[in-house]
Order: sequence, then structure tokens, then C-alpha cells
Amino acid sequence: MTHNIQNIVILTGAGISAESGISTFRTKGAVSYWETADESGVPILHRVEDVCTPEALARDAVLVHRFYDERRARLAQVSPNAAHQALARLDARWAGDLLIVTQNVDDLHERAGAKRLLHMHGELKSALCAACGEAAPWSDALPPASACAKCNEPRLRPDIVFFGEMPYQMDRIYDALENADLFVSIGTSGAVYPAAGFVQTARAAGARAIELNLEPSAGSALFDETRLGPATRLVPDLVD
Ligand SMILES: CC(C)NC(=O)[C@H](Cc1c[nH]c2ccccc12)NC(=O)[C@H](CCCC/N=C(/NCCC(=O)O)S[C@H]1O[C@H](COP(=O)(O)OP(=O)(O)OC[C@H]2O[C@@H](n3cnc4c(N)ncnc43)[C@H](O)[C@@H]2O)[C@@H](O)[C@H]1O)NC(=O)OCc1ccccc1
Repeated sequence: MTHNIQNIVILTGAGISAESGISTFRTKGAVSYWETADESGVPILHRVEDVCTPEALARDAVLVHRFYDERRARLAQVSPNAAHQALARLDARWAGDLLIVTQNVDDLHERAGAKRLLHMHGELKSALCAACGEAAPWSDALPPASACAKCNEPRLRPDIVFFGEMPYQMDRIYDALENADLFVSIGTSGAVYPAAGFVQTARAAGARAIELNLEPSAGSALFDETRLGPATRLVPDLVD
């Protein structure tokens, strides 16, 4: 990390958790899928429209809850990898401003020790009350119809930002982007907005922009530099 860099914003996507065994997003043409697996390991493709929109929750809450229950249960079977750990080391030692903005809803960044971390699309381990907006840790003891501890309404949902919903803490993110000297994007296809637009905001503010990805992304041309390869190699190389 060169000397004239004070403030850093790091954006991560599903690619940083891929080597930990968490599946990435699939986009075939216009249709986007999430892949999980049934108990015998047979892959199941869920269309985003069926599991990750407010309409889907209204239409079939049991399916949406089962989809996120499966992904939450998967967290117990996976661990942070060398890329998560390298970012946690950088977070611990960096004297300037640093913010890790993740699109991921898994808990691998914080399990690696990252502190200056923001989940812009929510977290699997959090429950949200659809009535009063109260967020609370998700506990598996929570039967689907259980009530909100604050307003007692039985309308708890996964604390996940669905498509069509506003991502979390956008003001804090844009403040950090406008003050960044370095913007690093790791393991993201640049397919989903507003995250896919952060590189333009950072560059417009004068930041240097580096992309670390297995393959070129939809936004590669917007970066000063693209390094191709697995995150577990590229991220330690960048930060150590
Ligand atoms: C599909 C897309 C076109 N649609 C959108 O972007 C929509 C609509 C939209 C808004 N603005 C637009 C402008 C233009 C076009 C469309 C839009 N955006 C929204 O709806 C957003 C909300 C979007 C958030 C939805 N929720 C998620 N996640 C939570 C759920 C869950 O996770 O289940 S998005 C979800 O999908 C995205 C997946 O992308 P990636 O993480 O990048 O993963 P992907 O698999 O695609 O790519 C992985 C990459 O890693 C690389 N890789 C793989 N292995 C490795 C490896 N080992 N090492 C390194 N790299 C690796 C691969 O090469 C690949 O490039 C992430 O953001 C993820 O969080 N909300 C909103 O705009 O609200 C409006 C609004 C405005 C004002 C007021 C109110 C409302």
C-alpha cells in the first residue's frame, strides 16, 4: 500500500467467500439464480424473483424462510479464508480511514476479525420486523410466526435487502467513497446496483481503483487496474 494513501474503501462480493464453499450468484442471460443444495447435495437453483423480492415474501413466506434457513445453516459448515483474514489484518493495522462494504450476507468477514465492516445487503444472522423495522439477532429458536420483541407483531423476516429495496447505510458508504484515496473491489461481477456504481463515485472523487477478481467483471473498464486470480492469493498479495 503506497505512502500517499490515507483512506480506503473495500467492496466485496460473493467471490470472496467462494473458496470458503459459499456459492456465488448465477446469471444466465437476464435471469439470476441462487444455488443451494438439497440434503443429498443435489444443486437447487432458486430464481431471485422467487426468493429475494418483497413480492416473493408476500407470495410464499415459507419458501423464502426455507431458502434463507438453508443458507444460514450453511454458515456453520464454512470458515473464513485467507482473503477474509488478510482484510481483517489490514483493518487492525491501518491508521487511516478504512471501510469494508460487503454485499455478502454471510458472517465470514466478522469471523475473520474485521471491525470496520458494513453489510449493505443485510445479514443472514439478523431478523427484521416488517412492522416496526426493529432488527434483532436471528436465533434458530425463532419459529416463523414468532413476534417482534419490540412491537409484538408476528411479522419477522430475514434481515436481507431484497431486490427493489434500498440498501443499508448508503449515506455512510457515499461519504467514505467521496473521501477515498483507494477503492478496491474484490470478488464481484458488477451486476447489481447501486454497488456496481461505487467505482465511478470513488474515481470521480480522485481515488485510485483496483479490481481483484477471478475473471473480468461488467465494470472492469472503469478500474485503473484489474488483477485476475483467486481472492485467497490476490488479497494477501495486495495487503501484506
Ligand atoms: C440484477 C440487477 C440488474 N438488478 C439491480 O441491480 C437492482 C435494480 C436496479 C437498481 N438500479 C439499477 C440500475 C440499473 C439496472 C438495475 C438496477 N438493484 C436493486 O434492486 C437494489 C438492491 C439490490 C440488493 C439485492 N440483494 C442482494 N443480496 C441480498 C440477498 C441475498 O444475498 O440473498 S444482491 C446479491 O446479488 C449480488 C451478487 O453479485 P456478486 O456478489 O458480485 O456475486 P456474483 O456471483 O454475481 O459474482 C461473483 C464474482 O466473483 C468472482 N469470483 C468467483 N470466485 C472467485 C474467487 N475465488 N476469487 C475471486 N473472485 C471470484 C466471479 O468471477 C464473479 O465476477 C450481490 O449484490 C448480492 O448481495 N435496490 C434498489 O435499487 O432499490 C431501489 C430503491 C432506490 C431508492 C429507494 C428505494 C429503493
